[in-house]
Amino acid sequence: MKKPLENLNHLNLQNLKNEALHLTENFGDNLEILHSGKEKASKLVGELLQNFKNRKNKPQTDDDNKGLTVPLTMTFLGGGSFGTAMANLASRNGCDATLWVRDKRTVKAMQKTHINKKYLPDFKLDKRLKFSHDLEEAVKGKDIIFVAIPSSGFREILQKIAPFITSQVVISLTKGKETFALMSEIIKEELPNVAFGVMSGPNLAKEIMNNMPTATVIASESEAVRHAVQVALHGAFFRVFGSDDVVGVELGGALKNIYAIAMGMAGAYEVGDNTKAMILTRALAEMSRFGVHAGANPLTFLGLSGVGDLYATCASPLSRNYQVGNMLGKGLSLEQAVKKLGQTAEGINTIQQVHEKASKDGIYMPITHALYDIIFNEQAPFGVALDLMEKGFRSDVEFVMPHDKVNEDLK
Ligand SMILES: NC(=O)C1=CN([C@@H]2O[C@H](COP(=O)(O)OP(=O)(O)OC[C@H]3O[C@@H](n4cnc5c(N)ncnc54)[C@H](OP(=O)(O)O)[C@@H]3O)[C@@H](O)[C@H]2O)C=CC1
Ligand SMILES: O=C(CO)COP(=O)(O)O
Repeated sequence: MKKPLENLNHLNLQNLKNEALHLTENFGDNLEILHSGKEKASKLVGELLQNFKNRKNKPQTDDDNKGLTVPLTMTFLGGGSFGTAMANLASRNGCDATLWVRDKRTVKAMQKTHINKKYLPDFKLDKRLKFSHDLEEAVKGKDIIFVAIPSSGFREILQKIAPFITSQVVISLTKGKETFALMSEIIKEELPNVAFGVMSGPNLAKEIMNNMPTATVIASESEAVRHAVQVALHGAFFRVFGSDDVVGVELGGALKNIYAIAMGMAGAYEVGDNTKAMILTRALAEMSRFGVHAGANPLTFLGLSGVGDLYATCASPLSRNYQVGNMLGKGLSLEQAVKKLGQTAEGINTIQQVHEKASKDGIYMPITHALYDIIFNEQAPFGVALDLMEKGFRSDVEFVMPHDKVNEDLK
């Protein structure tokens, strides 16, 4: 049987080469402008130009491939905006990438047009990217399986792929929560023998498709898994950082959706920048508090999967969670907002899960409870916001000074 990730050490060259070809073909002139005279131009861009500038417009020959071994093989489950964006990135990086989509007609259309008409209609996908609706064919014998299915269908898809899993690594790209379970916990329950990881960060799909630089975090207890994902996805526009705090990274991605809804709502009420900063910072306090309760390291929330993703999602009208919050703030009902969005907004479900868990375990999550009251108990936002402001004296960063130390001498 093939060992997992056996061709990993050979991929860097393949990866670099394909990235460089793509860059020089599509952005050659801009890269040269960026490179020339700019000390800050990245080392990678410099190396790529050095190695490949003479190859511009030169067709690939068999000689070019000498000494290179087969690329990593991988499948992305879920043909929404994120699964498509990540599959496209991997394919551009030279990986043998397949996008699995449940709808046969969509697959046929994508094979023909290389466009994901429903979720990313404005983008032509890499011509080497493969498409499949056959789960067995898509999963069998691959090195890595990335799962970009919304949390509501996550367990079900793992159950479906279980018969085809041998030595594949499984990576969750999903930023949500099932009832009382994180995606990593579902992987452990459904596929107890696989090596796995979770990936999360400020990764708005449309920005990635537009080659706007960003970064993400791959979290796994396995160094080989972290390295494999870095090799597969790391490129000139997408840096992949590593972490071994799986729970912390995963919770950063799931919890920030709650606060993106809050910020969308705040945007509808045209609150000031001080207010936005306060919401964002207290959101981070809630996230890290909830994370620590679940066994995460609070410092993880200072990283890309914490404050990075929180900022991106709370500040961007591209975020579907922000959009839902904004529509709610403008007076639409939840049903109307979700229908109008027509895509996944994980935060709605996450608010309910976290509200329930925090109430049960006594975790102080005032913003989450406030949102729950507004959305599910139909309480007036203004009154709820006033209540939030009257929560009494508390410590700013409880990991520096615990809350029970506030005004301790006066007690
Ligand atoms: N979009 C983004 O910018 C980012 C999203 N994420 C996360 O990635 C996950 C997926 O989001 P995203 O791609 O944006 O979602 P979308 O709403 O864009 O698409 C969801 C996709 O999943 C498919 N799907 C839904 N349920 C099932 C199921 N039970 N079985 C098989 N396929 C299913 C849908 O198929 P169909 O069209 O047939 O309904 C669709 O292809 C979410 O957890 C999200 O939080 C993470 C980072 C960035
Ligand atoms: O997670 C995301 C960006 O990192 C995408 O957020 P939305 O699901 O709110 O669009």
